[in-house]
Amino acid sequence: MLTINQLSVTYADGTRALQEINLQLPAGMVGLLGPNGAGKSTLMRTLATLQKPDSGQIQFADLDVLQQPDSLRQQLGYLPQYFGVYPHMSCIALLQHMAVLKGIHNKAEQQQQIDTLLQLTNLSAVAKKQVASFSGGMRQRFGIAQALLGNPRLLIMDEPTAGLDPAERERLHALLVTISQHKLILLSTHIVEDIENLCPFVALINQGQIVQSGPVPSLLTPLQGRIWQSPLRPDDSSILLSESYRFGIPTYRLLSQQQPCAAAVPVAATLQDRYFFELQNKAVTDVAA
Ligand SMILES: Nc1ncnc2c1ncn2[C@@H]1O[C@H](COP(=O)(O)OP(=O)(O)OP(=O)(O)O)[C@@H](O)[C@H]1O
Repeated sequence: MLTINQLSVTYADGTRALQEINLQLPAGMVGLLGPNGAGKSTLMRTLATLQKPDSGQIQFADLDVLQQPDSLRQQLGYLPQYFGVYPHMSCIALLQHMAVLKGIHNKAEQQQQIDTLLQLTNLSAVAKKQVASFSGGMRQRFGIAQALLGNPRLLIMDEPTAGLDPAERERLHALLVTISQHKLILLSTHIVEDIENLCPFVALINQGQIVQSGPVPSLLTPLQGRIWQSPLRPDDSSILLSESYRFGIPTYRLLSQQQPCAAAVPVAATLQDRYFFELQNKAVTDVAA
C-alpha cells in the first residue's frame, strides 16, 4: 500500500538521517521501531510531506506522494511527536478550526465528524475545555481526534504513547486497534512492547537505515530455539542480547545454538530479542554454532 524507494534525507549540517531507504508496507498497523536518533521522525515527516528528501520515491496506493503532496495531504492524518504550544481555544473550537483546514467546510458534516471523534476518543465531556489544560493522555487523544478528521486512509503517528501512564497507554492501544480497519497506521516508537501489542508488521530502523522489515512472526522464526535466559552471564561465545533486572536480580537473554551454561533455560524469541540483535549489526548466520 505504501512503497518507499531509495529515500535519502540529509540535514544542512551534513547529518545523513535517512540513507537510501526501501520499504513496502501493507495496510493495517505497522510499527517503525528504532532507538533515539535512528531517523524515525525524519521518515515520518518526510512521508507526511512536511520535509523534502534529497532523493527517492514514495508511492501511496496509486499516488506519487512527492509529485502530488496536496493529494496525499487530503488522505493523511498526522500526529506529530510534539504538538508545540496550544492556542487558548477549547477542544471543540480547535477541532472545528482544524476541520476547516482539512477542507471540511460543510457545518453539518463538520459537527457530525467532530461529535463522532469526541466520542471515539472519550473527550465529549471535556469538549468545551481548553486543550492547553488537558493532561498528557487527553492531549494525545485530542491529537488522534484531529488526525482522524476527514477519515484519512494513511495515519502517521510519531511516538503516540510517549509520556503516558499505563492506563492511558492501554486506552490509546484500544483506540488505535478500533480505528485501524481499512487504513495504514504507521506508528513510530522505541517502545518494543507497543509494537508487540499492536502491530502485525514491523520495520526496524537504525542509523538511518532499515535493518529488517516484515510480519513480526517472520522476524522471530530465525531466532526460535536459540534464545536462552540465564541468571548468570556465561563466559562463552553466545551473543548477549540484553541484561535486565527483576526485583533487582539480573536476567541475561542470550543467543546461542547450544545451551550457554547449566543455569540457562530455553525461552521463546521475542521482538525485543530481534531488535537488540539487529542493533548489534549482526547477521543471523553469526550465531555461534
Ligand atoms: N533539524 C535537524 N538538523 C540536523 N540534524 C537533525 C535534525 N533533525 C534530526 N537530526 C538528526 O538526524 C538524525 C535522525 O533524527 P530523528 O529525529 O529523525 O530520529 P528519531 O529516530 O526520531 O529519534 P528520537 O527517537 O530521539 O526522536 C539524528 O542524528 C538527529 O540528531
